[in-house]
Order: sequence, then C-alpha cells, then structure tokens
Amino acid sequence: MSALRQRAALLARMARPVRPFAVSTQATRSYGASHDHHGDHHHHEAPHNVEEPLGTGIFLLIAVVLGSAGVYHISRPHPNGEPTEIHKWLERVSNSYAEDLESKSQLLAAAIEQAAHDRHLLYGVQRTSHYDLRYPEVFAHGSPYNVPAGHYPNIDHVVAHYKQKYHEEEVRKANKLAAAAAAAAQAEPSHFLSRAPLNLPAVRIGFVSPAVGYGLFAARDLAQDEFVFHEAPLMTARFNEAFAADKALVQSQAAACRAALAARPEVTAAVFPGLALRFAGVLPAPYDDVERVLDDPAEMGRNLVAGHGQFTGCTVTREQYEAYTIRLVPAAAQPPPSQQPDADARRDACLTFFKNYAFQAPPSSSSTTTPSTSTSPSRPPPLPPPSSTSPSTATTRQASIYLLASLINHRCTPSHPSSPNTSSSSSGSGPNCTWRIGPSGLAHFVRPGHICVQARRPIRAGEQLTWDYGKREKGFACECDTCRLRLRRRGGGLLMGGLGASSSCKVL
Ligand SMILES: C[S@@+](CC[C@H](N)C(=O)[O-])C[C@H]1O[C@@H](n2cnc3c(N)ncnc32)[C@H](O)[C@@H]1O
Repeated sequence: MSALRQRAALLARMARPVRPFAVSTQATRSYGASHDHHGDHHHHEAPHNVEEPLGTGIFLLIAVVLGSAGVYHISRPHPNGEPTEIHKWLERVSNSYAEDLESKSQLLAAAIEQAAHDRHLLYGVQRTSHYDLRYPEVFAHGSPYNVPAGHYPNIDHVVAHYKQKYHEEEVRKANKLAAAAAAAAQAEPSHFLSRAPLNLPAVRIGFVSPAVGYGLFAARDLAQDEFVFHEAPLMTARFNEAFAADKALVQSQAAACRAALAARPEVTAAVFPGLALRFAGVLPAPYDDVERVLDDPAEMGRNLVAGHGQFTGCTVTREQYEAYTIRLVPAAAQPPPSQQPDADARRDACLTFFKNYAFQAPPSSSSTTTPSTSTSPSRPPPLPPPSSTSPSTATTRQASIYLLASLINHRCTPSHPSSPNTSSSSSGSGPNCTWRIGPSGLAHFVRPGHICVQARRPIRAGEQLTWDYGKREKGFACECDTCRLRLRRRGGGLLMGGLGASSSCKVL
C-alpha cells in the first residue's frame, strides 16, 4: 500500500506543470514537507534543496524584446519630419560611394580625351619622303622562286649611292677623329708637344706644273699644329758652307747618291728623274713604270715611321709626267745623256741636287735642345750656295734627302699675312707646313736624322703642302701662290703659265 502511495505521488509530481518564473535563482522546494502534508509516513530528516536557475532563453527573450523596441524607435521618423538615424547613415554611405564613382569616371573621361588628342597630335606633321636603308639590297628582297625576268628593278645606282655615302661618312669620321686628336694636342703648350703623327692617311704625290714638277698634297683635312708624317732619310751626307771647295764632302755626297740610286734605282729615278739623268745618265722611265712606283704605298711609304702617317698614292697623269720630264732632257744635254756623265758633270749634278733637296740637321752642339727651326719656325735653315769660304771656317753638318719630305715645294711667307688677298680660304696665308729633324727639344718622338712635318695652320684635303725654303737665292723662278697673289694685288694679273723673270720673288 505504501509503495502504491509513493508511486502515485511521484506520478503526480511529474504531471504537475513547471512554474514559468522562479522568484529567485535560489528558490528551493521541500519534498519533506509535502510528505508531511500528504502522507502518514512521518520522518524527522531535513528536506532536500534543489537548485533551479533561470535558463538563457529568458535572457535572449528580454534582449530581443528590448532590441526590437530600440530598432522600432530609431526607425521611426522624427515628429518634426527629420529622417531617421538609419536613413541618415545609409545616406552617408551611399554618398561616399557616389563621390568615389564620380572621381573615377572623371579620370576615365580625361584619359579618353587625352588619348583622342594624342592620336591627332602628329597628323599635321609633314612626313619624310626619305628613308635610310640599312642595306640597299632590301629593295630586292622577295621569293627566290617563280620570279619573272625583270621583276626586280636594277638598283645598281642605289647601291653606288649608298656606297658613296658610306665612304663619305668614313672620311668624315676619320677627319673628325684626326681633328679631335689634333685639338687635344693643340691644347698642350707648344713647347711640350708630345703627340706623334697619327696613323692615318697623310699625303699623296701630285703634280704642280711642268716647271715646278711634283708636289706633296694633304690626303685628308689636317688641323693646325698637327704632325703630318715622320720619315727616315733616303740618303745622308756631310755638308758645310764651303762644300763646293771641299772635295771630301763632294765625294761623300756623290757616294750617297750612288748608293741610293743603286739600292732602289726604279724608285729614285721615278721620284728624282733630274738627278738620275744628270748624275747617272738614266733617261726618264716610261710613265707606266713610274706611275706604278709613285702609286705604291709600300715603295713610297717605306721610309715613314710605322704608325706615324700614311702615304696614299699618286695623282700624276701621263700627260703631266711627260710634260715634266721632257723639260729635263734638254737641260741634261751636256754631256749627251747617252753617255755616262763625266766626273765634273756628276759633281755638279750632285751639288745641285743637295742644294735643292737636302735638309740640314741641327748643329751637333745644340742638337739635343734646339730644334732646327729655332730661329724661325716657318723657315728651315738654308743650304748655302757654293762659296769660296775657307773650309776651316765652315761648320760641317749632316744634310739629308727624304723620299717624300724632299718633294714639298716652296711658298713665300707674305709680308702682310693679314691681307685679305693673301688669306683666301683656298690658298691660306703663306706656307702651311714646317718641319723638324730629330733629336728635337720640341717633340721627343722625332728620331735622330728623321724629319717630322707639321701643319702650321688648318689644311684641307687635297691642298698642296708647302713651306718656306727661307733661302735668299733659291735657284729657281718662284711660282708659289704667295707670289701669284702679290702680283695680282699689284694689278699685274695672274699669269697661269708661270711668273718667269718678271716675278718679284725670282731670286737666282
Ligand atoms: C725640294 S724640290 C721640290 C720637289 C720638286 N718639285 C720635284 O718635283 O722634285 C725643290 C725644287 O722644286 C722646284 N720648286 C719648288 N718650289 C718652287 C716654287 N715655288 N716655284 C718654282 N719651282 C719650285 C724647284 O725646281 C726646286 O729646285
């Protein structure tokens, strides 16, 4: 019976609904009391306390209710018509997006406008009708198969044009390099010149006139003070002011001439036909042989110091050569050229040759410090004519003849170099070159006995190289440009055939 009652009470408790709200989280229930009320089963034990906390659901519910009230409150428009806070916030966010978008659109529009403008920028510019081709054969590029005859145009003239352009450009570059090097050398004090002649085209042999004969011409533009070439002597003999009376010296000169003629007869005869004729009775060689020798850099340039200037050939024509040599033969008619000249004739030929072609080295006493041009840079010291001075009072020096340098002709130094008539661009003012024979205090690279030719002023390619022989008695009627210009200035007119005995420069 008791078990039934307990069971019934348990079921009744389970069936009782749970109270929705607890008054306190510490609320307790006493089952003992209920036993007391409902049962006859009396116990004296303390009733059990059971903890029943409030669930989280209740808090969530409260939060949702309060939140909804808040949202409802802020979403309601103000009584005075102002927009709600949410509305204002949404407006702020959408405005900032709109501004960002607008600035992007403006940038894009500006970029498109600029591109459109740039596209038209060069529309108005006149286009070149000239195109530089890397190589002219580009015209003929195409398929090598099934090409009908005559399809490709003949572009030989185009090739020639571009080859010419190429050569001109190379010459321009060489000139520019040389001018730059010369300008650099010029920047140094003239007393301490240290640059040797450049290893570039320097000179060629040309023809001046039948009376003057050969001359040396610039093979490229030369800058002022530039060293042009550096050459070893072809022959050297002792010399003094009384050499005509000094048999030993004359014999040494004759020996030098003989040795030079014997060593390379075809070269010596081609370059110095007058000497070969008078000294050895050798008639001028045919033009073809002579031209071959004069045009040969290996022959004519063999005395040049390697790397110090280059010989670049000859421009003497057959007519010029024949007009020149035909004058030499009658002059050597005594004794007849068919016979070997006698000893006197050889001596005279030798003396004349040295007088007209030789350079004196500086005296040995000053040779290490004083250049041969120390007294006057433009005037080489003259070889005096034969005189009756006692050999004992004469100064004996070395006299040298050069293959190229001895072909440089004389030009008088004008008395008024600044005169407009004497400073025309083509002929310049006076001689354009000077020379030094080493050893020299001015240019350490000039080797002993070698001659170094230097430009006194800028020289254009093709211009004749000249210097002032500086001798009062030259032994020829001067036909230099200075004399021609002087004559023209005096109103005498230019005599193309030479100045002859009327020249004011004729000093015999
Ligand atoms: C050193 S050589 C010069 C080379 C020479 N033209 C030749 O063909 O062999 C000097 C000789 O050239 C000639 N000569 C040089 N300059 C001259 C000038 N201004 N007028 C006339 N003849 C000149 C004279 O015959 C002179 O004796």
